[in-house]
Amino acid sequence: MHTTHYTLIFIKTQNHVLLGYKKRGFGQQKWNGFGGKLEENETISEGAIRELFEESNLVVEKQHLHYMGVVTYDDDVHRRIVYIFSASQVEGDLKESDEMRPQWFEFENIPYHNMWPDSQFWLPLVLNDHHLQARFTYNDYKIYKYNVEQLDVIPDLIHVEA
Ligand SMILES: Nc1nc2c([nH]c(=O)n2[C@H]2C[C@H](O)[C@@H](COP(=O)(O)OP(=O)(O)OP(=O)(O)O)O2)c(=O)[nH]1
Repeated sequence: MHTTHYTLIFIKTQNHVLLGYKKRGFGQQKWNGFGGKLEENETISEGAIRELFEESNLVVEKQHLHYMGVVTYDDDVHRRIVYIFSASQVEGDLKESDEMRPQWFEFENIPYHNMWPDSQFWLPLVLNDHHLQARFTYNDYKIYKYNVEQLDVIPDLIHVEA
């Protein structure tokens, strides 16, 4: 099976989260965190920082990046491994990009109906600062089976990259 690695970051305050409306490409017309494919010459954290900047113009420093866990998506031919981050301290001016239109949402008003259908099962954990590990199998754009686990310990990435 072909495997691709992605990053996905959620910028948050105590009760608001920044999402982007994807204007083109994969997942278009959906709200999601900021992220994309990992490039060959970068670490996972570097990829998360780069994608956030490219899509929102915000800058997050590595020490303010929290690695929250991993979500794996399988379909018939493809495995996508998505490394999930959160951050509360960012710099720079938020800007719309060619790819994403950013908007802040209250935790109470997250547009789950207009996001990837798996988000509702694990994004609440991230917003509440819980670490997680999840796996979804998609069939014809619908969730066929899934498992979401809250982790009590910080998962491994930080140690690998330290
Ligand atoms: N919630 C959720 N997020 C997903 C799913 N699949 C998936 O790729 N993502 C995330 C991971 C990435 O952050 C983002 C997709 O990245 P992308 O295709 O825009 O990557 P990219 O910016 O490198 O793309 P490109 O330049 O090659 O067009 O969406 C999913 O099923 N659910």
